[in-house]
Amino acid sequence: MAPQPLTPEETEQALAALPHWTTDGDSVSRTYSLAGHLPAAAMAMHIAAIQEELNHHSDMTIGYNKLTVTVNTHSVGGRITELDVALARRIEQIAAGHGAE
Ligand SMILES: C[C@H](O)[C@H](O)[C@H]1CNC2=NC(N)=NC(=O)C2=N1
Repeated sequence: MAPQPLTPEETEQALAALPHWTTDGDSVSRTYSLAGHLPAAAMAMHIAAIQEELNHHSDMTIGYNKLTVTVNTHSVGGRITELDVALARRIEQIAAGHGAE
């Protein structure tokens, strides 16, 4: 069953527990700073594995040492759902291990 889009209030409540994650209303996003380019690429690969496990995929952008993750739920027309929040939580759980700030 398709997940229901979160209300703005539900989104804000979810983000309150996700430091530095932001929303533009239609997606949630976080930019991490890593120690360098390869650490950024390594974290992106780790996130990709989590996304395959969850079958839920973000758009990732790698700069020199920056990794930006932006996600919403395609199956409900590009809105924010609990699936996006769940992915953000999983990414936050691995960030410290990558030295991401
Ligand atoms: C067919 C496949 O299961 C679907 O396209 C999955 C894959 N990954 C996904 N990722 C995101 N962000 N939203 C989706 O609705 C979604 N659906």
